[in-house]
Amino acid sequence: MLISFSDVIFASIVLTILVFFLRRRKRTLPYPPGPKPYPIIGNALDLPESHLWLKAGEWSKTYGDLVFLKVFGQPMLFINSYEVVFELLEKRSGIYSSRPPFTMSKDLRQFDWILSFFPYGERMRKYRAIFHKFFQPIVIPEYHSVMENEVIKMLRGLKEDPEQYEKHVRRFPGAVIMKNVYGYEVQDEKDPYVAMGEACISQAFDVEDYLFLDFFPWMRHLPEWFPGASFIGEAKELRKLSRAVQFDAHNMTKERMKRGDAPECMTTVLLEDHREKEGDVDAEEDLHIASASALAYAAAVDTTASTIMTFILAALLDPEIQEKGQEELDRVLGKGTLPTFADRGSLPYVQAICFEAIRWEPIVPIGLVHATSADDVYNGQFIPAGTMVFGNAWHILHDPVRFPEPDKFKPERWLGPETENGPIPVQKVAFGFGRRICPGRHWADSAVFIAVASILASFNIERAKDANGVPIPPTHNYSAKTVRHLDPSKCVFTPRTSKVLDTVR
Ligand code: HEM
Repeated sequence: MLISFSDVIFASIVLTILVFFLRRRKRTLPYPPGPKPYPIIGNALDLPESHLWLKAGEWSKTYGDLVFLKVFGQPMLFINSYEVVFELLEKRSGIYSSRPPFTMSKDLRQFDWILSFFPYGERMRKYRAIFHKFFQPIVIPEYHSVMENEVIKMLRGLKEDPEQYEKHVRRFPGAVIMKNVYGYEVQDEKDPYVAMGEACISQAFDVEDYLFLDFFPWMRHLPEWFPGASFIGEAKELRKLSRAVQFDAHNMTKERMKRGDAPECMTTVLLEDHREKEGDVDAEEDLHIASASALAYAAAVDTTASTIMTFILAALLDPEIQEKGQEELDRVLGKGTLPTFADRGSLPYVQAICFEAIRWEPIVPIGLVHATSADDVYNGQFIPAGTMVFGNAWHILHDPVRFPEPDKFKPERWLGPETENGPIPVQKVAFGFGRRICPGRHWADSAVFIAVASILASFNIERAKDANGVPIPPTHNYSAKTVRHLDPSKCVFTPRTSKVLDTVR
């Protein structure tokens, strides 16, 4: 039977009317509750200048687990409980796994090669598959020996130059990941590649301050001289950094491959695998390999180092934490013996310190914003396509029911038997959710463990004293960014035994 042109027109009209009514019916459902919007600007005045996670937590007292805002027409959803995060970001991850436009980071600063900013789709899946290949749990033990070696260099730095402890802590994940990804040996704590990786993360993920560009994307076309548009010129400056992070170390590894002295690493394996299968690596594939590798090194340094810094802060605030950790290490290994990954299962208290460091001051407190790729209905409430979705990790990890006295650093909370209302594993919250969960979490988990266990085994961490001999209070000051940074404190690292001194010499 032939279908006539008029049949097609008729069917299209019927379909359009049907879709219109279906969407209208959905739209008659209410949005989730939230502060009352004003005409045109919506909830623009409700958004805080910083610490979005604290404000979202405050809203939850009035509006509940789901809080909905509209800012200049842009829907925003804040999720404040694990149960709802699980229901939406995990179980309905087919809808909740895209990203907003990230106009500043992607279009203006040109960090458009960073997987974290990709919308849900083919390219995202390709890059996540690369990450899975190199950072899934069964692969991580291959990196353990590099971690154990590099941690000794960190301990040496802490012994010789304790005042600059932050540098030595930051060098550690930088050195491990540079070896894993590029086969490159980081020389000292001033290594230019590590510095670039850190700068990349702090600039690329400076997301919250520029959300307004996602509300008004046309603003990216403003001329630099336009009043208030200096961000356009500043963004252009950062494009050089973006390209350098993406390609410098990658090209260095390729040069070494040509010379025949490149150690096996993520970059060499990816390039050689592709050559074997396809015969050659074209420019497009080279770009994918460079981009995935560069993000691995940029994403690992700051996040992991800041978590280790958090542990040091906790040890300074409460000496009992390190005493208990050291008691366990001395009992299991003998005083002055450095731990290895083989000891991990016998060190539950040290492991609990690591979990608590990740929970107490989450480094990415409100995750990286997701976006819905289709309309959805939850509990009779309408959540439109294109909504920015924030999983409030900070609030979930400070729920006083699951984490009594949530502001206290209490490793013991991880040692009790599992109960229905007990702590939710940090791995399920602090590293994001669903199909966008952090693919580097197993690597980070290992790096944090070996660093914390080795520092505890080697040093007593104490507050430095001022000129009058009075201990200086630690600095409990985190930057209020998407990826947070902790300022260093004035402290001293005193070696616990001469045996440790011998090991790190
Ligand atoms: C303590 C250390 C770390 C923390 C707290 C952390 C946290 C996070 C969070 C919260 C996200 C956003 C997830 C979401 O959108 O739901 C994320 C994404 C990501 N992380 Fe991590 N991360 C850490 C270490 C690492 C490491 C070591 C790597 C690489 C080896 C890495 C690579 C990535 C990548 C590639 C993404 C983007 C995933 C995507 O958008 O699909 N992270 N991380």
